[in-house]
Amino acid sequence: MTSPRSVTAAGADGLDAIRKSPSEAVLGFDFDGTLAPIVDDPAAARAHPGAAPALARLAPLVGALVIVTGRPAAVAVEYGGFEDVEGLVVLGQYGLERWESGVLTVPDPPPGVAEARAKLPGVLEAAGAPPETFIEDKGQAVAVHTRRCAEPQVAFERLRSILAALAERTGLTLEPGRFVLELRPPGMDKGRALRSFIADRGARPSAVLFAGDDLGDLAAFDAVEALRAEGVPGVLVCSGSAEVTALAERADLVVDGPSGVVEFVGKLADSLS
Ligand SMILES: O=P(O)(O)OC[C@H]1O[C@H](O[C@H]2O[C@H](CO)[C@@H](O)[C@H](O)[C@H]2O)[C@H](O)[C@@H](O)[C@@H]1O
Repeated sequence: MTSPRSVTAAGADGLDAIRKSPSEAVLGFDFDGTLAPIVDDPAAARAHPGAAPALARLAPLVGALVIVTGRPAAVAVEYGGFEDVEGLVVLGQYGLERWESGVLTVPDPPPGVAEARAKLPGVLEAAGAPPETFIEDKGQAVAVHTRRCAEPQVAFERLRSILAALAERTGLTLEPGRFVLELRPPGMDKGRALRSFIADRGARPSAVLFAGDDLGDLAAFDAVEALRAEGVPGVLVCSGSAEVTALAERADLVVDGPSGVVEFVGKLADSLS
């Protein structure tokens, strides 16, 4: 297990509670940047090779194991190699989609997504977006990536308010991430997804853990902290990176990117076996 010196007191309590009653604990993980290393091309992202085996070891030892991701659920399952991880649930598109035991539930996207999709190329051109800017169409959402631009942060900042205005005009919400600006349906986020997943299970968890790396994961951190305030021990794990520091500032422990997360999961599984 990660050195106790680097774990906050609340995090140590949460880890103790998981070890005491693992079969009632709920453990959640983000995908990109947490289980999968960040790469330039979103379609080339794949989970760390140790991720699926480590999750497969952990799943039967805990009450619930859930991935909460901005990716479409089926994409996360494919890119993660998670098809055979028994008991794993994947909540995609910030909680709008659900995959469990090979069954995928996907709602119809709101009309604003089609409108944003149609308008985006013109909006990007009018904004003078660099040619390396590209659109990822996720069905329920459209994401504009600037990672491949010569100055990704400059391009990101230039587009941010313009895409916020487009989101407002189309009834969507703007979700900023690691050199990505997503226009997605409002009303759901990773915190609501996690809370609703826990509520649907019916039983109060013995403990809850969430591991993430990006701004979209802060809502899940909020949910864990709200549960703590209700008396449920919680653990906030940050998959550390130089690109985002907001999670490290709030986390109980910071590990070294996806390889650190995989090592953490493996050691947690060891301690529960
Ligand atoms: O909630 P997540 O699982 O973290 O997904 C968030 C977004 O991740 C993806 O973009 C990020 O990863 C890409 C691949 O490493 C990288 O190129 C990009 O810069 C990152 O922002 C994904 O493409 C989005 O659809 C997800 O919503």
